[in-house]
Amino acid sequence: MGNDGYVPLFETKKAKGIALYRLFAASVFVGICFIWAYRVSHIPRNGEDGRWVWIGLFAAEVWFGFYWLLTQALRWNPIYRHTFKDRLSRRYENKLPGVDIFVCTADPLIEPPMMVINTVLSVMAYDYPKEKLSVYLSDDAGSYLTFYALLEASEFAKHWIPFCKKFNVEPRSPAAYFKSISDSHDSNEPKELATVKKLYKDMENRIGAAAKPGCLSEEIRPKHKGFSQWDSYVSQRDHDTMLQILIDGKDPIATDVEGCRLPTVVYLAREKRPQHFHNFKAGAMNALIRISSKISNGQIILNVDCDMYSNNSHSVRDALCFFMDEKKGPEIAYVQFPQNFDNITKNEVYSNSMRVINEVEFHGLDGYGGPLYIGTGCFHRRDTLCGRKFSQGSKNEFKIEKNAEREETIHELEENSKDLANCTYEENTDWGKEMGLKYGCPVEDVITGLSIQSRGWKSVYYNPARKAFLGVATTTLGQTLVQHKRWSEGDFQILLSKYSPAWYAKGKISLGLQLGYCCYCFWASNSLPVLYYSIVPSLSLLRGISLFPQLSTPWFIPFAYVIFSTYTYSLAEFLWSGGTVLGWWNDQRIWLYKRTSSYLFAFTDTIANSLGFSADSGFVITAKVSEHDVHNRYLKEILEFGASSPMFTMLATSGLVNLLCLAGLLKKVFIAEYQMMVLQILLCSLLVLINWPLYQGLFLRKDNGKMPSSSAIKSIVFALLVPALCSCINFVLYFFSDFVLLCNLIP
Ligand SMILES: O=c1ccn([C@@H]2O[C@H](COP(=O)(O)OP(=O)(O)O[C@H]3O[C@H](CO)[C@@H](O)[C@H](O)[C@H]3O)[C@@H](O)[C@H]2O)c(=O)[nH]1
Ligand SMILES: [Mn+2]
Repeated sequence: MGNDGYVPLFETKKAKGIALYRLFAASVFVGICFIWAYRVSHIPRNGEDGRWVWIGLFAAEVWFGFYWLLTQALRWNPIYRHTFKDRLSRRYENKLPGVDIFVCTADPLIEPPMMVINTVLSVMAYDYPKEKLSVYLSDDAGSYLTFYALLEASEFAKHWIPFCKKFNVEPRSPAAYFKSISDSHDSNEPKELATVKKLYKDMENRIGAAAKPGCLSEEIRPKHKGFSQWDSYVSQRDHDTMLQILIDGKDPIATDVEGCRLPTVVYLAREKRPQHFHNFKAGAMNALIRISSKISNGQIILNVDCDMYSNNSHSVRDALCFFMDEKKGPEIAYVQFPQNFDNITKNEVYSNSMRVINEVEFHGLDGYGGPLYIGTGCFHRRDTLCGRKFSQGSKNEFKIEKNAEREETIHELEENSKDLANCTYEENTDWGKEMGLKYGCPVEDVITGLSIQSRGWKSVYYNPARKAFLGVATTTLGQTLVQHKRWSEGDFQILLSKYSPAWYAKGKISLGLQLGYCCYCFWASNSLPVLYYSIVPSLSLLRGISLFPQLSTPWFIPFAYVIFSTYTYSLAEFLWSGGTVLGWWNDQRIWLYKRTSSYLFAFTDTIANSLGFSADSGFVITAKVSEHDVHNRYLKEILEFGASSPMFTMLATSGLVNLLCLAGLLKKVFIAEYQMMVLQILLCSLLVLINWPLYQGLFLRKDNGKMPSSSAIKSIVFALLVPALCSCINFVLYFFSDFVLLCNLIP
């Protein structure tokens, strides 16, 4: 307690051992400088073998050094948070603010309604006064099936919520909970559990049956008047606004089976017309912000993706500990929880757990003013999301929601609110620009968060031991690469946009945070140097051009030190974040693959776009379910190639080039000069080693997940062409430098 009697609702701790880390980082930097010095002082002279290759390598190394420096911002000053929920209860239990929860879904085939309602049920069952909780489901597909599932869920909730309360259930997604207890065969299973399980099963069967074609008209239509809204429905892309309040939390007779109040539940499918662009998730979120302001107007907004169920029933209270803290609360705009997943395999073959980002990097960002907004698992103040600027000295004003009677009937309220979700509503307004989520960027969340922070607000990263949200991670290589293409492209666009963290944010957020943002915004630009580094030294090896210092010279030391120390550190960091050694090795592979395909395509597309060659990539929704055999291979951690893709061709070509180079080298290895090129041989061998599963996919596997033959053939042809092409380029360069030489000789 401070002198003024202030007892905080949360505390912030600095990481231990940070001085040691900084010392280590400084030593690595010295090593990097020596590498640069070596490159500059040893450039082959004009006309000498490998001059251009050398200069290219130097450029790549300058980039790596620069990027490494950037990533130090994420590690320099990490902090950790802890909340005091008991204090919150004691002080504010009767004054807690209204919380509106937004769940977004976009396609009933990719995002099955059962999964969506499990997420909805998990957030309906939060340990929070139900009359202050409202859950909104935005359905961008406008699917009657999703609506029907939500209708069923709001009935099932009447049993599920009291059950959760009585038995302190965790997690509160029914599917996840039943799965978690299915392993423990408890003979004294309470009879309530059996009942609620049966209710769930029955509901699942009914929803399954409703998916059959023609069902809307006959069987389920009479169940709710809301289905009449589908009479004018044309397609996913062409329909009226459909809005239905399924449970009105203000209605005193809307209670569960124990007679306790229920949270408000609302279904929304905003209007869609082919001639109006719908702005993907950002458009959905903005419609939700407006609709909810009419219905419940909670001061805090939580948004989750439809696959991100709540895994911790106390998260709302955790978030409020930050917002409601008397001293530091007023400057906090949003509280971001990490994005965790419940389908990660032991050695995460697609490196899809985002381990290091969650456990290391975001804590680092938090130390400099707060994490990025990553689009899910994030609590916002409603007014900052709507564009309010931060003003020094403002106090927390959480209105206590009075249970005022509504003047309109529910039906009137629905009809009067629908306009807010129409296509034309935003015309000539600030929505999508200064209000709500920003439009026009594949990672609308990151750019929105950045602009909030640039208006003076702080954000908080909270990573409790019991994970707050669990979602579905990608389960094939293709999905992973496509998702990362969207992310890296979006982040790169932000870098080049008006809101660039490099200039727009200057002076508005701390330098550390600016650099932190840049780490992600520069993802895409890593592609060229990595591609260069993963091909050119191997090709040069084949031609006998030495590019690294020999073992016997002192210049070898900085190379060895930087390589050894950074990789050891990265392994340690990965293990410390809870990963396995094999997981780290897989992470290195995906690191390489993302850079030489996703990031490369994101980079070229963004550049093409900004030059006016439109290559609009849209939003490819990430799959949340997979076929049986694909899923089995995922569980066995076998790389899934499947459908052909230019990204695979790219990866296979680069993998094959290395294989060819290594094979070519083996023939010559007894020649003494090659034995000097230790580092180059090491690089090439490591590349071949890490590509092993790719070669298997190309040549050895027979299952459906192997490399598709079209990608395989293309990559083999390209791989054979690359060395030939290089010889041509080399010839031209020789010719060019001889020509320059000649010109210099002529007086
Ligand atoms: O037109 C659209 C497209 C998507 N979504 C929803 O947006 C969410 C995220 O889409 P998903 O396909 O799961 O993408 P991910 O790559 O998993 O999403 C990550 O990256 C996105 C930005 O690219 C963020 O918005 C997400 O919160 C973040 O989880 C899902 O709930 C979708 O239903 C919509 O509501 N409307
Ligand atoms: Mn997702």
